[in-house]
Amino acid sequence: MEDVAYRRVVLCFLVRPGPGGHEVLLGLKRTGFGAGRLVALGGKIDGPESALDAAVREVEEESGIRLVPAAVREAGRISWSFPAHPAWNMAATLFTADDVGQPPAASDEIDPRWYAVDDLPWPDMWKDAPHWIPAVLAGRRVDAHIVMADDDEHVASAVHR
Ligand SMILES: Nc1[nH]c(=O)nc2c1ncn2[C@H]1C[C@H](O)[C@@H](COP(=O)(O)OP(=O)(O)OP(=O)(O)O)O1
Repeated sequence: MEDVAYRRVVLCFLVRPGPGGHEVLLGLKRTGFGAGRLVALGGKIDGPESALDAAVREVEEESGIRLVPAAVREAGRISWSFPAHPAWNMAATLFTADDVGQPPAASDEIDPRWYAVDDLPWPDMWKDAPHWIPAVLAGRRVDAHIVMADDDEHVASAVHR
């Protein structure tokens, strides 16, 4: 990684069994960074809180779903470098959790819905998503670094460490 600061964020993938296979809770981001894209629930780690606490907090803020920290599993890490906008660089701790049966509620920031894992709407997501989300959803640990192209949209390189 380059010698620039990476903002610490978390992403949490809730999963549940569905009639046609597993489903994952993703949200259409309405505001802020990545608005218009379908993303996993998550956001910035606040000051001294742990990544796990941030994941539990962000899931509740963005969907109303209350998770018990002990039921949230760490799933690895991913970082994104935006060479054209280094201030956007982020390093995410990844988590997965089983659904707790509480219906997701939309907020001003994000509209969360369940999607079939085997039929994800990739064009609606970040272009790097196919490089790492399938592994997370297959239960494998991810440790990846993505360098975005200068358009901040396409993937220049994806390295699995
Ligand atoms: N290339 C990329 N691919 C991806 O799948 N997710 C990315 C990504 N680059 C950033 N993200 C995610 C990580 C992070 O959870 C999110 C942006 O962080 P935030 O949700 O905190 O942003 P906001 O600007 O909405 O923050 P607030 O308005 O302070 O809530 O975007």
